[in-house]
Amino acid sequence: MRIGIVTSGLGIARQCLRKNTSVYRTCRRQVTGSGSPLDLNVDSKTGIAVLSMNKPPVNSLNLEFLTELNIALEKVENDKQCKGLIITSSIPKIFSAGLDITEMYQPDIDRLEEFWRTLQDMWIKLYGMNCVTIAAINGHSPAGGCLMSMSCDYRIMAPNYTIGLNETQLGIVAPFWFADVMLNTVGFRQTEMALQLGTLFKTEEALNIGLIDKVVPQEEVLSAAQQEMQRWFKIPGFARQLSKTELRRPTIEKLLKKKEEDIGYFRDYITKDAIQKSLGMYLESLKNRRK
Ligand SMILES: CCCCCCCCCCCCC/C=C/C(=O)SCCNC(=O)CCNC(=O)[C@H](O)C(C)(C)COP(=O)(O)OP(=O)(O)OC[C@H]1O[C@@H](n2cnc3c(N)ncnc32)[C@H](O)[C@@H]1OP(=O)(O)O
Repeated sequence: MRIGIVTSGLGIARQCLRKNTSVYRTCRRQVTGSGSPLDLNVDSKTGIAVLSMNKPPVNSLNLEFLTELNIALEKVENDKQCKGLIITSSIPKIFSAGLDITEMYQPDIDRLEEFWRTLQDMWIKLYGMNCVTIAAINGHSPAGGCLMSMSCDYRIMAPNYTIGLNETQLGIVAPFWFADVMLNTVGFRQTEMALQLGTLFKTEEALNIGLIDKVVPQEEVLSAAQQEMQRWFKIPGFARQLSKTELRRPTIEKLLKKKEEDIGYFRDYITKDAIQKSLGMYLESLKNRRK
């Protein structure tokens, strides 16, 4: 049922994509509806789109949210006026808590597979975006949140938060394509340590290892991203795009070749009793944190 809604959403998105930017806002309303978990604003003067995640309490990535992200990314990529995309959060102190763990705990198998496919699609789109992408990381950014950040071209983060691929702390393994993106970002040594230890880096530590590119005060994260965008806009677009594509294509193609296999690995792995037990305990620990 929920997947049916998703499909109709994509249909609307395709209609929107055929239209020009003057009806863009109408399209946005149609696709996301009121109370949408995503706010997409395109400034036609600057050519910058700001995509703000607003799914309380923690912007966790479930099937529906990932689908909306896919639609938004597709809209931005197909909007000729849009030269840059900033991804940020409207939730105080949280960029994204990563994948919604409830999607993986005691799952319905069809939905689990659809969830993973939609995540793969979101990542393939984001990592391969032609326009400039900047993550304005104004809160914690573990696991899937870190993947989204690393998939952008540049990362600006506010102090006193954490970012990293902490999967092993949940008793699970980061998939090869998460690891590849980290490898491409911070190199082998940092990746092999961080992945095994499930390290969540504090903002300053993340800057030191090159996981993020800049630290600015919380209230300046978005304006710093807008400013940084201008530096990227000065470079001839085609040359910049081609440089990015050449560097990122092998990583994207690696997953494209193994998409279905990867879904199978994920399904078989996540449904193992031991993994279910770990996820259950982790969910419980999250709920007990505030007690
Ligand atoms: C042959 C070998 C093959 C191998 C094949 C491998 C295949 C692949 C395997 C699987 C790979 C999976 C990859 C997973 C990626 C992920 O992203 S997993 C998610 C990781 N995320 C986290 O660990 C973050 C957990 N959350 C937090 O640390 C904190 O919530 C926060 C983000 C720092 C915010 O803190 P705070 O503001 O204090 O809020 P809380 O009170 O903690 O949370 C509010 C409610 O939200 C719930 N919640 C938090 N995070 C999640 C989440 N990720 N998913 C679902 N729900 C979440 C939390 O439980 C609270 O709920 P309530 O108590 O009901 O209010």
